[in-house]
Amino acid sequence: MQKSKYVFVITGAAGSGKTTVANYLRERYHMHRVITHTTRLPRPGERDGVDYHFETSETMKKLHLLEQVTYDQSQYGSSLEGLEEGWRQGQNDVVVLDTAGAITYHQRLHQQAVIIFLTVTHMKSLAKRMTLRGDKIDAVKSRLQSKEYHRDLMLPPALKGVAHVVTNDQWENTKKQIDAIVKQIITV
Ligand SMILES: Nc1nc2c(ncn2[C@@H]2O[C@H](COP(=O)(O)OP(=O)(O)O)[C@@H](O)[C@H]2O)c(=O)[nH]1
Ligand SMILES: Nc1ncnc2c1ncn2[C@@H]1O[C@H](COP(=O)(O)OP(=O)(O)O)[C@@H](O)[C@H]1O
Repeated sequence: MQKSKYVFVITGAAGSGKTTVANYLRERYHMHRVITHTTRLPRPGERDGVDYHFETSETMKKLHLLEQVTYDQSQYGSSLEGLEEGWRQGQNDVVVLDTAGAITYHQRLHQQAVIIFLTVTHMKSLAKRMTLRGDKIDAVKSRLQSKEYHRDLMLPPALKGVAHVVTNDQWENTKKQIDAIVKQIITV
């Protein structure tokens, strides 16, 4: 029986498939999805408490966060309470973070944080996927112009040899790569 629980950290550029992989881990492996906090406005179809806890700059300041970042002019942060909620229920957690957050999780939680860095072969497909997802044109433009988007296209040096790198071109193939990582970590 597996004793300690893990947090699977899904990171990578906007549109690389982080949310898709997190939802797969939740559904296929019954992982607990950690809902993080943000000051950005909800996208069409996003729901408070499901996709994010949507905050104002004022409410964001009152939270006790494990880590916090600025990404494309909005604040994002995750709490230890969010992680413990899953672990208390005996579940492994899954959380979607930018690469700065993934580095912090690695530094603070060591092997307990399983980092998966997503990439695609053709970077142009990222903007296409964001548009197909229904993001407004201005939102896509803002993402593409942000320094964080460009930073997260590449695996950061601090995660070299640490993160599992998965190329998310073909979803069926991605699932196989994710299954192999989970199998390697989790012994039932
Ligand atoms: N460090 C950190 N990053 C987060 C957190 N929540 C979300 N993110 C990241 O913030 C970035 C922007 O997220 P989002 O606005 O949903 O845009 P998307 O990447 O286009 O889906 C993504 O890289 C997310 O993984 C958090 O609590 N901490
Ligand atoms: N392998 C794939 N091939 C084609 N589209 C994909 C693939 N993986 C994810 N998508 C789609 O791309 C869009 C962006 O994925 P998403 O998971 O929201 O990315 P992120 O959370 O990294 O911004 C979504 O519409 C999703 O359904």
